[in-house]
Amino acid sequence: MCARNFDSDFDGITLDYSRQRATPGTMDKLYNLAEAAHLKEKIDRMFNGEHINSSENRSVLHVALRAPRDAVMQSDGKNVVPDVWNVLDKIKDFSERVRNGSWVGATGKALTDVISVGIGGSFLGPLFVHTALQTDPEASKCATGRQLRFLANVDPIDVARNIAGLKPETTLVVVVSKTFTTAETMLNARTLRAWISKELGPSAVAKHMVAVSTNLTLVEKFGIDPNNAFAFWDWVGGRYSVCSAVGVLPLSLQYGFTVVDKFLKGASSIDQHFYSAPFEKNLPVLLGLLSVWNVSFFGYPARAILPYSQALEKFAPHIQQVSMESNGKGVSIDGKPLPFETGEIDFGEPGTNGQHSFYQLIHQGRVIPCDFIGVVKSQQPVYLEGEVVNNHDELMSNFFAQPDALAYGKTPEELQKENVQQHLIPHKTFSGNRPSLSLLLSSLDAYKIGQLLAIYEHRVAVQGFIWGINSFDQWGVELGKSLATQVRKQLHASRVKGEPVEGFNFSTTTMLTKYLKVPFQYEQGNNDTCSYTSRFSHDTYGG
Ligand SMILES: O=P(O)(O)OC[C@H]1O[C@H](O)[C@H](O)[C@@H](O)[C@@H]1O
Repeated sequence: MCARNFDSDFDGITLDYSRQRATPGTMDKLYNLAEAAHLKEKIDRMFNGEHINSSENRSVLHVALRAPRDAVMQSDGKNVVPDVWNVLDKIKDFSERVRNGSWVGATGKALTDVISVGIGGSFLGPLFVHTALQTDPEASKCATGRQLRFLANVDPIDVARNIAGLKPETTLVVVVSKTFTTAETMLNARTLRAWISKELGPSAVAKHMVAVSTNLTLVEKFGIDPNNAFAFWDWVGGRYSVCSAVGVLPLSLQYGFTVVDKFLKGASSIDQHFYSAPFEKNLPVLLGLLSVWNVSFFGYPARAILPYSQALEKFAPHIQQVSMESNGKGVSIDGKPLPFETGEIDFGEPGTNGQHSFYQLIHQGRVIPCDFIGVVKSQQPVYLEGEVVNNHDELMSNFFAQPDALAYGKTPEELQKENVQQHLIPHKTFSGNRPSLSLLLSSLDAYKIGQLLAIYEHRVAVQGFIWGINSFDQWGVELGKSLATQVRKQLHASRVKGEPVEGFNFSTTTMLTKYLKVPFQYEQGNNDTCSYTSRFSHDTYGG
């Protein structure tokens, strides 16, 4: 623990991995492992647009989404960068028109509020970036008078929360879905379409709803003008799509394209670094190798992501999807059952909140490798005269202290010297030798947020490349979806035609029967979706 020279600096970011359970010899072995797993070749194949997502026969080119305008990146023999910039230019133009009031709603009013409807990769990344930008002085200034909200869950409570206090005439809805078939997103989109139509008439939809998708045919079928659709491509995985129109459109509407362009440039800086830096200095490679070390050699099943910045409160939820959907696999890329576990359970909360919650377990219970993420310059500094330190220094005192508490612990001998009562010594002992790493960012502006995102995206890819899995498909989400389709059909048949519950196991039949006993809350037996709009009164939702 605490080996010297276990740090690396790049473009305003310092990684300190001296508190990992790794020696220089370990690192050499991990570099050998990277070579044996052909890590460099796999990174090159990704950047070259080869179909490394083999189960879906697709390139994996999210790096092209933030490539400079003059870069060349090929997928299926075509340079995709001009297409990327066509969409970025279109977003810039559209978002400027909405922001400056030249694009108005059906009643001629400016659209100051945006609801982005999407789930999973069409939600978590944009939410993380939005939350991080909200308190950045430059970004927040650009967002004056505007609101951005996210509707993800199909739970009608999420609809209620999203429309509370908003009026259709000043709201723009962005429907975000790679496939444009995701059940939750499409029902939420229809629900908001009904909310707009009820108040402003069906023709208002053209002015109040736009879409982001790879499936422009379905966008048009839904009733959104194809001119108001923003494309992306099948070589962008959902959880890697925040730098496509998925994130860039809602974020540009809120903060302006200039701010979002800085975010893209930050991500691009890490892409270049990941592609060209030697492994010994390569931040995503070092992080990925150390995670493999912790998961595969120590068997640690989890990883805590602990940003000491409230602005990063949605970072862990985003990385949960990026990491767990990518690397939680049971077979190798060629379909053979894996003789080892892959992926880890990612979770986290901002410090210091987490310290007063789950850190007990990390200090004295299970060993959980921790990522401590700190920022040198606060987005919102506060200093009260007479206080020992300013508020950010208070926060950062914890950022610097926690890794040492985990690494060094406290021995019974030390406690004895402090005259701790004998019977309390076992309770107050800290074993130490608990691994963590620290990432220190010089600031937290749009550029740095882009860098942080790309570091974690590439780290996850490195882990998958070493484990020999496909980090870019997600077949594990399908079974639950198809079973839900069966349940949906049953609910419809029982509610509308009074049919009994059939074709399920005993337990599900019992639960469904119980659920169906309570009468449908509104308009039982009425299958006209438009009737739901009767719920959209301002009284009900506090508008
Ligand atoms: O963007 P969409 O096509 O609506 O997909 C939304 C989400 O759907 C599924 O749950 C996938 O597992 C996610 O990776 C994806 O992000």
